[in-house]
Amino acid sequence: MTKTPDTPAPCVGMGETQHSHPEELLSRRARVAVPELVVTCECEQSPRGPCSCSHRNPDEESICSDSGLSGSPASSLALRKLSNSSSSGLSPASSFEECEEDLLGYVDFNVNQSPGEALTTDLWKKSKNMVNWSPPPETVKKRSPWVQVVGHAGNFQTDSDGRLLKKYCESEQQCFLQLMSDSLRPFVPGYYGVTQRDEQDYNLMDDLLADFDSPCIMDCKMGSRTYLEEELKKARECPQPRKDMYEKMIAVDPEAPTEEERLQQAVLKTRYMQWRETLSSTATLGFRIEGIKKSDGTCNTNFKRTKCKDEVVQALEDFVDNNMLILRSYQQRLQELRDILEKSDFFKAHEVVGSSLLFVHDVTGKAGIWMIDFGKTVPMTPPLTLDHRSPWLEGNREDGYLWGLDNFIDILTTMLQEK
Ligand SMILES: Nc1ncnc2c1ncn2[C@@H]1O[C@H](COP(=O)(O)OP(=O)(O)OP(=O)(O)O)[C@@H](O)[C@H]1O
Ligand SMILES: O=P(O)(O)O[C@@H]1[C@H](O)[C@H](O)[C@@H](OP(=O)(O)O)[C@H](OP(=O)(O)O)[C@H]1O
Repeated sequence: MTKTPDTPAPCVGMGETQHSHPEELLSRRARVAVPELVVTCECEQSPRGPCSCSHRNPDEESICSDSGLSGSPASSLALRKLSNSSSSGLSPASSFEECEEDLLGYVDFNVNQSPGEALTTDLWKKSKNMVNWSPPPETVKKRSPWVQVVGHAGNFQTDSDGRLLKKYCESEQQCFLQLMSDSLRPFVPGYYGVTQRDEQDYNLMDDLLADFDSPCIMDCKMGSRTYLEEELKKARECPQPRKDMYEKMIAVDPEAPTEEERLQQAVLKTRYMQWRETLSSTATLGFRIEGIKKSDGTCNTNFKRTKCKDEVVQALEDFVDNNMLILRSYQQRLQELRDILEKSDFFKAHEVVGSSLLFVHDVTGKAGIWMIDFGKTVPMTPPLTLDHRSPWLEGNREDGYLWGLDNFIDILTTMLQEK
């Protein structure tokens, strides 16, 4: 996919892949095909692969990005076609409506497994005793297909169980494991360990969209810095200018590269990330809108230049469709999040970079906000902690997360007062 700026694109909906691995059957909570239960499975988790934070081909583009496709309501049709047209990787099976065999041939399996519970042999035994249990029909809910708003293409898979598989990244796994017993637990997706599909390891987590009906989704990247101090160090020690980032840069602003970068037709990643920060509201407000997907299927990731407060306000108004009740829910949820963050042991002890807040609401008025993407969230060396508000000076590892959250809450509060 080639990105072209200034054009909204449809998000990609994604169904589940085939469930052929025994260990995967064990790691999924609910619907397991009855005939497959005769298989004597090992229930060990898959071997941990190397951290796949750098799994992405630099030339791969984001899913719902400024790809040049139309952002009109008709794009939801394109979205459906995309889902339907694929085989295992992009099957439409995440929608119950479209996968009747899931309803008929599957029974609820590890129904008692809770987020963070280890996938042990005991659990397998417990589960074996439950194979004859069938969910009452009224518990089966229709779900909208999962959609990815921004982020690395090809990073995610879904299962029919309201869960998401994200390509395995060790640091993200470590965060999830700690978050499951932190006060932040209500603000992150439930985590269920590592699973394997087609020889690829994945972190298994809740799909936060599962309980929404045609949700509106917004991804906001939090913090005043989007790259790790470690990345800066590496860039100095071993500079690796990137052509793909040069291309992305000139697509937005042909004047942005320096003379040297122009000659090389390449830029360092940290330079590109810094440029993105100052072009958007990251540097001035401590957060930026990455993408918005509306309930009509339209998706916009053209926020690279959304920088000043007024522009952010305009995008937020559009996102909530001027619904002040939704806006109020979001403001309250952010205030709750701030209260918890200020007390969280996990948060104090981690540099949180490149993490997003996922805003989700639907026509019923339900609204939620969760923290996602912990691929670049790294522990501080004890006893060092962060306050997440102090300005960043190289070496202090401050990320500006709470500063950004303060600004976000202030903006929502002002919007509510002015209505
Ligand atoms: N638990 C979740 N439930 C529902 N949707 C999710 C969840 N996690 C991620 N997403 C969707 O996937 C998108 C990308 O998520 P995430 O930021 O974790 O991916 P990434 O590839 O690591 O992104 P980045 O490019 O910022 O590193 C989000 O914008 C959101 O649309
Ligand atoms: O939004 P853009 O302009 O497309 O830029 C990408 C974005 O900043 C991602 O957060 C980053 O991944 P990480 O956060 O994981 O570093 C990615 O780096 P990458 O190409 O090295 O994956 C960038 O290309």
